Amino acid sequence: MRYISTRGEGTPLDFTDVMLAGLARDGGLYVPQEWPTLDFTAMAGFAGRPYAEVAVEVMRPFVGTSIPAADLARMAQEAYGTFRHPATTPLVQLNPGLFVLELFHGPTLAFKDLAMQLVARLMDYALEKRGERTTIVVATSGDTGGAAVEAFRGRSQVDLVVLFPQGRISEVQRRMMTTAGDANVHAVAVEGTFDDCQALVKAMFNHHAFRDQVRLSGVNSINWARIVAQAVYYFTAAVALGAPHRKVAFTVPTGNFGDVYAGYVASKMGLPIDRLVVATNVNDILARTFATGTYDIREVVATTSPSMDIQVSSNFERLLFDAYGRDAHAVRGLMGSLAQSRRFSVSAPALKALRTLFSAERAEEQEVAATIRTWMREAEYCADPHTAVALAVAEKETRDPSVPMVVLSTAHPAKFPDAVKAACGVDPGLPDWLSDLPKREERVTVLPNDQHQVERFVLSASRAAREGAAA
Ligand SMILES: Cc1ncc(COP(=O)(O)O)c(C=O)c1O
Ligand SMILES: N[C@@H](CCOP(=O)(O)O)C(=O)O
Repeated sequence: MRYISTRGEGTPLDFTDVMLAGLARDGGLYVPQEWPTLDFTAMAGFAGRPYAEVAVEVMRPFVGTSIPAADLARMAQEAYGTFRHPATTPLVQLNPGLFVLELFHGPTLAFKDLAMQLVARLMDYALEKRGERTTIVVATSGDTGGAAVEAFRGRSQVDLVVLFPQGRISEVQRRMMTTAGDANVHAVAVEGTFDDCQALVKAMFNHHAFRDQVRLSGVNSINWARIVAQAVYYFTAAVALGAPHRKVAFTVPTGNFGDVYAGYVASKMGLPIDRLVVATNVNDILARTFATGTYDIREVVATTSPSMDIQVSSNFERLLFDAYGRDAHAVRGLMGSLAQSRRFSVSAPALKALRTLFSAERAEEQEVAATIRTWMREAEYCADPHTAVALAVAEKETRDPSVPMVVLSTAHPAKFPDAVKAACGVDPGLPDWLSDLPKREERVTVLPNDQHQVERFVLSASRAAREGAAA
């Protein structure tokens, strides 16, 4: 399997190369040259199998010969062995047609652990084999950063710098990034928004001299390995509900468009997905785009679901690439317009193509709080605010009663105790193994939203750069 950039430049690369590269050198995102498919019998055979085994089956066509199957299987076993639920991603039924897929049973209580625990092992393995080290810079609106810190802390081949927006994440999220104490992990509070942090990461990737000097890599969902690892739970959930013999729909709380795009990947592989519903909070750029065809950046608003306080949804570019018939020239035009005027218009045929599988809707803040309250009262189910955005949107969807709707639950409510308590009066305590988190010592550097200053910091944190200079 080879991968190409959505912007069309460069030669096709294999899985390990794109995993270590993160973002393509032309600024585009990597996608597979063609879509592999799983046949009906293979998918039906996932029923009842351990999560780690299904992960290997789903990922193998993408990994190709890049990593031997036995090594992939061993790393998947180790990665999902860190989860605290025997089913890894359990499904909870809320009413006859509505299910919640709990993706928060990993070490940092968010869906990011599902990909990050595996990707960290795959990257360390590949780097060790090549005798290389890398500097990972990650932008986070709260959860990716914590998951990356937990997955990469103490790893020998990697230095990790996490950029988060100062004052715009929950205390639990911040502490998960600032209290690791490992020498290879660096938490940076940027005076700006998540979009500023993500723009800094992309600017560093596009500054090729710097990129090469620190051997830059990324583990945001711009990294293809993240996406393919996230496609797995669409299969386990759908098969548990009767796929491939029947269709299943998903509602996905969305920000950077990685998670819902992973659902698209599952659908391209043959999983019978009826609909993918994009659920946004009031930062609704995607809901507006699906409604009007215009992608138009506005000021980001702070909400009770801070991890989705995003305007620039990176992975939408991957979807546009397919919607435009894999026309890299068209994608370059759209992204050029975004960079220049903060907006672009999706052509009528491309919009029509997007709407065949996707729909999108936003949830107001009061709807999110009311949804938390309602499910607590009616089912004693405590949803975090991100999950509640999706539950609120799923309620608004016109649904075929014969198709189960699965709402992705992307975080444990204990990561957002203030919002949950304000909505329903319940204080969702941290699990025992994290009960000392509020007392751990924090280590954080505050930096302005300035590429030059952030690059200087990354350079000083990067052993790859120091070793390169010494050689
Ligand atoms: C808890 C939570 N829910 C939803 C999302 C949105 O996911 P994505 O960015 O993949 O669209 C995020 C951030 O990624 C998150 O942390
Ligand atoms: N909500 C995310 C934002 C970054 O998303 P990613 O999936 O692209 O890493 C976060 O929690 O950081």
